[in-house]
Amino acid sequence: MKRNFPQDEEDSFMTIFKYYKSNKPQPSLEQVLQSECNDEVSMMPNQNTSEDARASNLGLQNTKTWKMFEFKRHPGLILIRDPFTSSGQKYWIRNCLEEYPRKPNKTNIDIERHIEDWWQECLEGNQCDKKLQKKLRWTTLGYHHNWDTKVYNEENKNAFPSELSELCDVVANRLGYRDFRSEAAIVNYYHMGSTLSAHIDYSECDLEAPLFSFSFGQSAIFLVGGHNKSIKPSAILLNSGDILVMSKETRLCYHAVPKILPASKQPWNEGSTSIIEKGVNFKFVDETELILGMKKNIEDKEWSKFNSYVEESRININVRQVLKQNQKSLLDSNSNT
Ligand SMILES: O=C(O)CCC(=O)C(=O)O
Ligand SMILES: [Fe+2]
Repeated sequence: MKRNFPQDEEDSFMTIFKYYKSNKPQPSLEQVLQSECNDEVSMMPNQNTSEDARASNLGLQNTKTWKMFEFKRHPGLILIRDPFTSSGQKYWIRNCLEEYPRKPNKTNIDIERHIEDWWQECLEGNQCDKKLQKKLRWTTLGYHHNWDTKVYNEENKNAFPSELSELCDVVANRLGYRDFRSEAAIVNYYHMGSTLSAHIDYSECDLEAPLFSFSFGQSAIFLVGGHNKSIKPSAILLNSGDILVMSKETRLCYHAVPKILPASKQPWNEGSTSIIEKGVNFKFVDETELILGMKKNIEDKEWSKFNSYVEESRININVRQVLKQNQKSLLDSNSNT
């Protein structure tokens, strides 16, 4: 049954959010942008692109073959449709579960209890602790996002994962951003029924730098609107492996996740495997460590536990540059310029 959107000029964003969040009745997906064959998007050209030799070892397909789209209604909003290989998706899913929630990184569970290694703790004993698994909602990396004040602090940061810096550097370079620096990330963990309400990410000093958002596991309806909530948002379906880039005008637009949807495919289990090459020049990551991490998944011995998690959940990695180009730290006087 088709429903019409109620007309609410005050907060169109909230109206659409509630529409897609609803379970009874279920929303129609008719207006959700799901395929590239529509006149709302323009395909970005691939010519004049040179191949990035780092891609394969990072679980990405050849950078020359990526399918990239820009949304006409949202200048600077770019979608790269699943540029990962299946072993690449497994590698990043595994990092989000096994590596990133580990101390000294911060998680939402910290206020309740100290857990040194959340993934290990979930697997202690004979049975997987599903309750503890579902408790994890976010992990922060690099400069830790302060959920109360929304202000980053020089004292509240840890090392940013070098492989994630490298991944973002490849994506940024592919889009022509040569100086992007990965300095803060939120990893969001969603289960069926989880939502993320409308917000703008404005805490970073450099708001000209793009924001990179990677989705894995189950799918999501992503809403993106304008600089205030009276602007009606567009709904986009994000699937496992998709990279959404919020840049230019769209960097400071309201966005939200009203619904998690069951994935129609499992691209992390189907498709090509990364070919591992030795002797590639990396900017941030140690080649031996990266190769070891990638090989673990190709050998496939321990994958089933991670697979059970992503069969029921969605993971989103949201990476930002915090400092301005000429700024060395938050204490640097250039922070006010
Ligand atoms: O889950 C997503 O796709 C968006 C997450 C987000 O907007 C955020 O972490 O700021
Ligand atoms: Fe956000």
